[in-house]
Amino acid sequence: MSTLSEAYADSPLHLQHIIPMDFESVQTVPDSHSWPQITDFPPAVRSDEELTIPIIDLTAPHVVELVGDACRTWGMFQVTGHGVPSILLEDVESEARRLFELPARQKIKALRSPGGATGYGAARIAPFFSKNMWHEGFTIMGSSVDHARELWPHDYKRFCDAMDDYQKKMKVLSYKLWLLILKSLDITEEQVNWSSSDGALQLNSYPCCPDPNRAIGLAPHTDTLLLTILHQSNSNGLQIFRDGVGWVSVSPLSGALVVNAGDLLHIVSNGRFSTAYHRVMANQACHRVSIAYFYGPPAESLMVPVCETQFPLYRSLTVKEYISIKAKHLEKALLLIRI
Ligand SMILES: C=C1C[C@]23C[C@H]1CC[C@H]2[C@@]12CCC[C@@](C)(C(=O)O1)[C@H]2[C@@H]3C(=O)O
Ligand SMILES: O=C(O)CCC(=O)C(=O)O
Ligand SMILES: [Fe+2]
Repeated sequence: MSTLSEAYADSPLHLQHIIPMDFESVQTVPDSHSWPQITDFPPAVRSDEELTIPIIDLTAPHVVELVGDACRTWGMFQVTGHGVPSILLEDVESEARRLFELPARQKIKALRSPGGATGYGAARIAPFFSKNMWHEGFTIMGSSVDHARELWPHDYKRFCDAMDDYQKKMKVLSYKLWLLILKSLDITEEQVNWSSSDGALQLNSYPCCPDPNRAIGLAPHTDTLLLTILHQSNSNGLQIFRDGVGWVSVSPLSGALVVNAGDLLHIVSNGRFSTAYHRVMANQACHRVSIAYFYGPPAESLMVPVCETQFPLYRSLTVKEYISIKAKHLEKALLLIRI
């Protein structure tokens, strides 16, 4: 049986695409991080409905329909009534900040290895762009002890406990959301041929940027797995691309979590749900930290598009195979598996 982390190990990266810049040491945006032109739509006048992603209270009566509508039109929504204690959200965020505030030479000790999936480093999508992002991350799959020990040899427990607790809560919430999603697609749990799940936690850091118009926090991308739950705290920056409208900001809502559909959900729903194309803008005033949990089936699971009324749009393939196609082709991956 191979795990999610082994699926990523099959696509090794170069160190130049793993080691983030020492953001503390720069006062201007270097050429390596200077992007040609970052357009910030929408230029036209739009209604509030076109510019605000849906906010869904998970305890509301028609939650299945609301989730279905949001996934069809946006591929993204914010949830309240999710049951994750705010103290835990504050705790993971402050542990993440404690990590990113360490000096660069310290963080490098927990660097992701070229064939590895976990640890400190630049975003995995880095090799697809000629410029670097104003971002550093820390990826956790299961236990974070090995890497946390490299950062804090004697004081790693606080960090690990917060991450373990958060991953457990995210797993429960993801499953709850997954059941709502299945219902809204009219798919039974038996129709998808996997039962357990796998997940990853990504701590993202976007240091204050001296010239946010020339830099980008996280380049436009879609997430790979089924769904992502994001705690974005209270700083701006996240945007989603909506066809016919442009880049729409996802305003932080205190206590809410952002949920978005990933490529695997788009495949399993046979294109009925959109995978969210999103990015993060750089920010001059504050150091943005976000925590993303990626939820997916075990790496060996077979993804089969399910839809009674349409022919399959995509060929069936395992999670592992999709990850390896995406590692080579990024955005073109979905097109390459179209029937
Ligand atoms: C389980 C996942 C999901 C990953 C890869 C792996 C661990 C890190 C995740 C991210 C986090 C940052 C954006 C992204 C696009 C990236 O570069 O690394 C994500 C990616 C994906 O959704 O593809
Ligand atoms: O930091 C954010 O708001 C978004 C992060 C993100 O897109 C990701 O981790 O995949
Ligand atoms: Fe993302």
